[in-house]
Amino acid sequence: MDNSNYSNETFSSGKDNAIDCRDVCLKAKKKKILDQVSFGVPRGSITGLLGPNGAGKSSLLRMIAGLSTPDSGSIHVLGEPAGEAVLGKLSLLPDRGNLPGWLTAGKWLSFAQSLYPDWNDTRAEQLIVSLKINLESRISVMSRGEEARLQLLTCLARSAPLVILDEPFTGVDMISREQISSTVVSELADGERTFLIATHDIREMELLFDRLVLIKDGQVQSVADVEQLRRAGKSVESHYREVFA
Ligand SMILES: Nc1ncnc2c1ncn2[C@@H]1O[C@H](COP(=O)(O)OP(=O)(O)OP(=O)(O)O)[C@@H](O)[C@H]1O
Repeated sequence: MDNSNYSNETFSSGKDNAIDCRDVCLKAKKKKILDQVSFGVPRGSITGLLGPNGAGKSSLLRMIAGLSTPDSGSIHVLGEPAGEAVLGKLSLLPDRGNLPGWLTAGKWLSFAQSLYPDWNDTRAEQLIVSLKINLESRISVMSRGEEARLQLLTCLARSAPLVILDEPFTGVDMISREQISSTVVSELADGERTFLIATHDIREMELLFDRLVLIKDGQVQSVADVEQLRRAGKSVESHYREVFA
């Protein structure tokens, strides 16, 4: 297990971090969901939040996005405490989102455009093509993968400096996943925006991540720099297996 970055980087460079979690604890029904979770996500990075089912990834992302609060510990997002003040600066793809089923994709996107001040029309047009969105389709009759692509578009068409994606590939077929990961996300990763992505699709994201946070049973198991892993002859997948096998 490579914890070499954990003790130093994660705690010392707060102002360079888009996200700072310190000693975050969360319980639900007396069960510990997150236990003393501390890590930093450097600005401009594409950080993967990886771990087995039930590790606590979605619970953590919801708190970073300000949708729930920790029982103890602190979370800072872009220099401010997580919560209302930073809602407009982050774009979240939730693990279980509900889009209004009675709308067509086109009507939904018009609504989203009016909802989000940072909506980028040009990028939305490009994403409609690359994600193959049928604007005439009613959301209620979309397949899981079609709805997932529309949700992803809604998230990526915004210019928010922090993008949080919780399982962006759920229900998305293999070719679409590869397209999404290799073109869309890498296009947007201009070094200015920060991505935090929870996913089980490690192979598709292998080349995109520059940082990893590995979590299991509510505890951080490893924080690693992908370049350092590669220099040590490891891949994201091999590191994951090493930590969790
Ligand atoms: N409101 C809640 N009440 C009780 N238990 C909860 C609640 N929310 C989450 N949990 C539990 O907390 C644990 C972590 O859940 P979470 O959804 O954060 O994990 P995850 O890493 O995102 O999992 P997956 O990869 O399967 O999506 C799970 O055991 C889940 O059952």
